[in-house]
Amino acid sequence: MTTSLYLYGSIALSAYFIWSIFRRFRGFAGLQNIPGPPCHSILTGNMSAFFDPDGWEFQKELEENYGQVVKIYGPLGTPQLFVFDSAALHSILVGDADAYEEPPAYSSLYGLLWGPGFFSSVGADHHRYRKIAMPAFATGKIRQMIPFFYEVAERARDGLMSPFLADGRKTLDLNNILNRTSLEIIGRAGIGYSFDSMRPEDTSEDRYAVTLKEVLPTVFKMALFIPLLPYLTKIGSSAFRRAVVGIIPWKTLHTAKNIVDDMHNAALKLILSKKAAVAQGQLDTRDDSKDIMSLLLKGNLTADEDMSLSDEELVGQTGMIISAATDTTSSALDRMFHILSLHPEMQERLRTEITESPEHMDYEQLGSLPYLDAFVHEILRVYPPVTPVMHRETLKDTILPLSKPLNGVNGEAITSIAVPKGTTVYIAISGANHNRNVWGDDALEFKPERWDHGKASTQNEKICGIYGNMMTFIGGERSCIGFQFSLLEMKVILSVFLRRFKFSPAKDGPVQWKMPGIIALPSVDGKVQLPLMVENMKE
Ligand code: HEM
Repeated sequence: MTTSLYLYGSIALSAYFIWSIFRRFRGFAGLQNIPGPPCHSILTGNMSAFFDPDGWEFQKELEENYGQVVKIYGPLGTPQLFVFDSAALHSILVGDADAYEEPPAYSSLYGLLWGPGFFSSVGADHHRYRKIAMPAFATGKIRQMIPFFYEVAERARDGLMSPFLADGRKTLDLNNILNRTSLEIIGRAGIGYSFDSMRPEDTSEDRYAVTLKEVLPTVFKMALFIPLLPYLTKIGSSAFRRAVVGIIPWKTLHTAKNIVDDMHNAALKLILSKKAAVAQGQLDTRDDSKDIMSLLLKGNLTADEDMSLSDEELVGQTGMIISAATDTTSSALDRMFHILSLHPEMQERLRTEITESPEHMDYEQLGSLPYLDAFVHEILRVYPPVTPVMHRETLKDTILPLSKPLNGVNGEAITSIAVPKGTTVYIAISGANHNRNVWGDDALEFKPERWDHGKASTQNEKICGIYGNMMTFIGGERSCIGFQFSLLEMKVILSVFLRRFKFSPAKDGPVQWKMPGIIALPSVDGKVQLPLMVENMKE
């Protein structure tokens, strides 16, 4: 009797499983006519090549060989779309944005790591987070943060670089220096906190800073389980799940739990002390009242009850803002100094422009240096730091419009694509930034000269990106809220460092760019680093 129950149960489960797969694939049949590379593996599709840390070639193949929408294969050969057609991107991010959402696996992951906030929310909640935070990121507020940027950049110059250049020149790891500088800037200007990351030796004992560095490496060790998170996080209560995690004999899982607890406690402590200061009216008179979190807290106090954020939500926002700000900006800065070290003529032109300008510039002055502005634009266009995993999932069947017909596999022109519910859609940031239909035939060339007052001379098609007609900070309701902060921060660091130091390639090398996760990073001999020869021009 028991055996038959097991047998019937297994047959029913298998039938359900096969039916689910069949139903899924029948839904995706309409995508078969979209051109793309062959499926590399029945189990992993094209995912190994797509997410390979050296996957640049595969991405380039997708950008160059098929069309502006490319079909690739996900796990178990499920069709997915890699999109850089400008009309299609507009539809995904703006026009038909309600039909697309952050995949549940990633919102669950971010929710577990940081709590409720931008990256773990969708729909009305996400809209609420954005509405409360927006005023703190307004141009008028960000321009007041420029003195913080100078203060930290100069401390990096005097603490992390000059002391090592007593003999005039030395090889320094710019990745380490720029990462610590970005962290301290978001600490000071973002949350009014010092991570203590400006000491000459990397001896920061700050628990918050140490924990932040451990987050992504720990998560990537558990990457295989990310797709299961939406299901696992629904089992029992949070206390029950924590108890289960406690008894599972897996060190990485325990490390992850400790990291999450440490980040949560540090952010909560900060929020509570700031809330107390705001309530006592102290914060307005203190210098750090200009930081994003203080502004957000003050906005929160006056917000309608249904809009205001709870302490847990403020904790979530804090972690997410720090993590969104640090590695992205330092990756872009890494790329800038690497490119400048390889192109002395660009470096010299930039230095001349900077040294002819005031040592401390305000918002208008920083925006008025034409070559600095053009260089920053072109780096962010050609080498976007976040790539290639910006993705969305369709919440319902929908139609993707195209700006230019695609040649279907059957040879017929495709003018729009019927995309079934549950399809993974990649926003191909670099594909859009390198698209010849937008940037002209020299799209792949690094040419700061193409920019004039924030406009590129060769473009003839519009992209819905929030900045410079590019996709680097994407566009629409989930676009980067901190792009102005980041642009000013980068310009200040470039001007402080270039005024004093000269950068050239080090003997160690060559520097290779990898994509170990969401963000591009420089690496030498398999280690994340950017060794550059730095010369102190003042000595
Ligand atoms: C070069 C530097 C940066 C790049 C390339 C960048 C890029 C991006 C991208 C592509 C997104 C969209 C993520 C998604 O849709 O899942 C995003 C979102 C976000 N970024 Fe940035 N970012 C940068 C710097 C910053 C800085 C400095 C801050 C804060 C001070 C920041 C705060 C955020 C936040 C809070 C979001 C979430 C917005 C939302 O969901 O509504 N970012 N960023």
